[in-house]
Amino acid sequence: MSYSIPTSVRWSQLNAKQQQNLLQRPVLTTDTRLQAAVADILATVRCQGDEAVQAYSQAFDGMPSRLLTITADLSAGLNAQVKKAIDTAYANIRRFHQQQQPSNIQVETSPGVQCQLNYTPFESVGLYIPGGSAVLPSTVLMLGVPAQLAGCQQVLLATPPNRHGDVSPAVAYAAQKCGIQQVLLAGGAQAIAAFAYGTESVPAVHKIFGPGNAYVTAAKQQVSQQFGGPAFDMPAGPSELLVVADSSAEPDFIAADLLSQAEHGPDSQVLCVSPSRSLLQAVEKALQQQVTSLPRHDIALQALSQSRLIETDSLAQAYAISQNYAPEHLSVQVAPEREAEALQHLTRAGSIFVGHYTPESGGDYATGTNHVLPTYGFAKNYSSLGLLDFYRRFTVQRISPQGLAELGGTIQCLAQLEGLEAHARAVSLRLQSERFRTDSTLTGVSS
Ligand SMILES: NC(=O)c1ccc[n+]([C@@H]2O[C@H](COP(=O)([O-])OP(=O)(O)OC[C@H]3O[C@@H](n4cnc5c(N)ncnc54)[C@H](O)[C@@H]3O)[C@@H](O)[C@H]2O)c1
Ligand SMILES: N[C@H](CO)Cc1c[nH]c[nH+]1
Ligand SMILES: [Zn+2]
Repeated sequence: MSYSIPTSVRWSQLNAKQQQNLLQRPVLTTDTRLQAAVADILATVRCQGDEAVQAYSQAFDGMPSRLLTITADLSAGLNAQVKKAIDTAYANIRRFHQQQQPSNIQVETSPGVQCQLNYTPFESVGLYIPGGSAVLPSTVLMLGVPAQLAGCQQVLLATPPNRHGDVSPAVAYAAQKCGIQQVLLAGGAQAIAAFAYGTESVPAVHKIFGPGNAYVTAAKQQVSQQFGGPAFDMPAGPSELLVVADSSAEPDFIAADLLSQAEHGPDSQVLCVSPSRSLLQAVEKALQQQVTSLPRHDIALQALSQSRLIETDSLAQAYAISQNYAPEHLSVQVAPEREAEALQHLTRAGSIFVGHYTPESGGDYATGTNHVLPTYGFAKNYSSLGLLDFYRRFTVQRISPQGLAELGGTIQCLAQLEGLEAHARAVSLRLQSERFRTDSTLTGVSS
């Protein structure tokens, strides 16, 4: 089958329906057959535990799942250069996430009324590392570093087995750096089910993290909607990149970035939006030249066939399209003097890459930002992954006798307004109590 490189289309010449179609994502997790297949896998694992996880792994990945303890032997063969690259990426990701440490706050909202906001790490988390189409040790770092920094006690990793039926040495090395001790060699919805419900060998977790294909994303969404189910990070599926460019941009750089996300999977989608027709034509040509020499050109070409080059009337229109699409990755390739203004308009994206020397792959691996990002347009309502996602947040309050004497009237008034007399009495009973009289005399409250 032959796939085509996109040619540019003029946005203002399309009607509303055509514009909407142009920005449609190729794979949707709402597909009813996919949702039903995932529901079936989840229900079976819930009933049959390890046996079902093993059977699904055999069916989809050609071998039964197993739980492995991570030891230094697993990464023994890894060469020094790769270890050094993983070490550097680890250090940068750690540096950026370390600065995100939340601090508890305490506020006296009115005299004698103390309110706290406290953070505590999730005790048990499940990290999913995709493995169907590529082995991704970088994703181990993106999930493992914040879990380690937050101090989650039990961190379990799941990933499909590699070609040799094993965990890849680079994944094992990255996991070890993050202090992860166990890996479940299983992928897809069955791995998510094991995290959500627990099995004989896998403990259930409080929150599930990690990107994945449509099966993984649908499974995360379904288990989290079930009563008592775990939380999940975000819908993070097939990779996306939207480039906003003006005539100052370098077409070869843009094409290279577009291909970097197109090569992830046939369901990836990349877009370049620009008011410059000649730039778009040059990008198209550069895509044609560069794609053929890529080892994964088949995959990239499939992704390109559902990708877009869009000519706009102005940069402002390009910003509006980007805001509407809400891409996972957004690259801003405009003249340096326009960057600040562009960033004021561009707020709906998982992660933004600014400037001619900022390849998108920088954020995928080593700048320090997190590459686990919302896709499918969910950048409108979900955020990029950060350290805070690994914490549970709760509040604490304490009211002194003086505080209750002052705030009690407000509480009672609002309770009565809502017709909730028991709420009001919880205050009046205290204020009229012997204990209150004694305590307020001791603390000098005047009634
Ligand atoms: N958004 C992000 O932050 C981010 C980061 C890295 C990767 N990604 C994306 O994650 C995705 C990874 O997908 P992948 O497929 O390579 O790996 P994956 O690990 O997500 O999926 C592989 C698993 O899917 C299951 N599966 C395959 N076919 C199935 C079927 N017919 N029925 C039921 N289950 C089936 C198998 O169990 C297999 O183990 C890519 O689209 C990539 O672009 C996203
Ligand atoms: N671009 C991917 C997120 O969409 C992350 C990744 C991992 N390895 C390379 N890239
Ligand atoms: Zn990538």
